[in-house]
Amino acid sequence: MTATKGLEGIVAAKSSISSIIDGVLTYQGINIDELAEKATFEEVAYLLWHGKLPTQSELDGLIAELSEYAALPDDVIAGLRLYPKGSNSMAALRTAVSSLALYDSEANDMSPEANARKAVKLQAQLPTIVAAYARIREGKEPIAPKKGVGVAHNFLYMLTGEEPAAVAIQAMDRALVLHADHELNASTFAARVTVATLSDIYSGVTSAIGALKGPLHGGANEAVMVMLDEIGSLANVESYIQRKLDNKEKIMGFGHRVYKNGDPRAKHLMQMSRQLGELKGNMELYEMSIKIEELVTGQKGLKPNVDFYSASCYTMLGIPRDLFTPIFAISRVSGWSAHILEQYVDNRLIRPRAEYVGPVDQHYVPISERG
Ligand SMILES: CC(=O)SCCNC(=O)CCNC(=O)[C@H](O)C(C)(C)COP(=O)(O)OP(=O)(O)OC[C@H]1O[C@@H](n2cnc3c(N)ncnc32)[C@H](O)[C@@H]1OP(=O)(O)O
Ligand SMILES: O=C([O-])CC(=O)C(=O)O
Repeated sequence: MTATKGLEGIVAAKSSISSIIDGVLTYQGINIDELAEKATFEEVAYLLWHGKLPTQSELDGLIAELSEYAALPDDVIAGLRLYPKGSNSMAALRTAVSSLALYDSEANDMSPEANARKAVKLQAQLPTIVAAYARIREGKEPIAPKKGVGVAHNFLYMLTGEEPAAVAIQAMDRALVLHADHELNASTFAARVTVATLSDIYSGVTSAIGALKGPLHGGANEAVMVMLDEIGSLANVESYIQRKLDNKEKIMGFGHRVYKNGDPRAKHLMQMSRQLGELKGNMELYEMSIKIEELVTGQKGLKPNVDFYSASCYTMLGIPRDLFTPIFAISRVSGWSAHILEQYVDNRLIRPRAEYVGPVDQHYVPISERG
């Protein structure tokens, strides 16, 4: 038995939700470029869960259901108020999502109907948690969700308490579309491993949030913004990046396990970054990002991934950098839950083997004789 480090190239599940074939990403066979241009996030969530785009009445039904479930149980809000000041926002999200199960009377109902409903509930409640926690930690009151609007609109509204500009809603919605699913990425795999024991959907999504938090995965978008803040201005880009490359440090937001010729989502976020810069009349973050790409791609051949340009986009939307990864989760919960439902339909425990490389033929040594 020989282990493949990081399971690179191992095909570990059959799935009909999204595919990456020859560098092309599709959701249910529809190219991400088409979805990014034409679809709303709610249409995409429906597509991932049901395998087809919704009719108008199905879409209206989903938006109504999301509205119905978006408010949080009072005890979950009370819990958010108790978290220590300065808690990591992904740790807070992970804890709050885990606690949702305690207040859902059907949390352990494993019928397909209950599981499908819980997918919608989680999709509805994650944005409310992220926005509520962001306000509570600043000493502000959470804002109740708005009825009848999409996830992007509602999230921006609950975060700021103000009616968001159409352009901000559109940019956020597109970002959500682009992040919704991605085949067997680490957090989705974590979700599938968890529920393959026939554990509940809340456990699966809690595992996934834990996996997304890391800087090699979803946490990279926040790390990109930390880097942009450290660089500070266009004039400093070259020396900063060169120093990192010379020290063989990783540049966050670059490289990908599957895409070796570029992540198809990055170009959309790059365009959004440029447009948001033009709208704000401040192109510095966009220009810094372009310069970083030139240097990193030029010297290392590494291309930006989905996390790279999303950092400048979210900043230009006025979002604090430690909410970037929670926003990724707000979108990806659609994909996680679709994969969880798919796993339940044709389940088998996921339990690979390890290649043992430890000592052999050892014996128990009494504690008094141990050196
Ligand atoms: C939503 C997402 O999860 S997208 C990914 C988000 N993560 C990041 O942006 C973090 C930065 N990128 C990385 O760490 C990696 O590219 C990963 C984790 C995304 C993919 O990693 P892997 O396929 O395991 O590649 P691995 O980390 O083994 O790197 C292979 C080589 O490329 C180098 N490399 C990979 N990414 C980078 C990078 N961002 N900057 C500099 N060098 C890099 C590695 O140092 C390694 O070089 P070596 O062979 O000389 O040691
Ligand atoms: O697929 C991956 O390994 C990471 C990624 O891009 C994602 O989850 O969107």
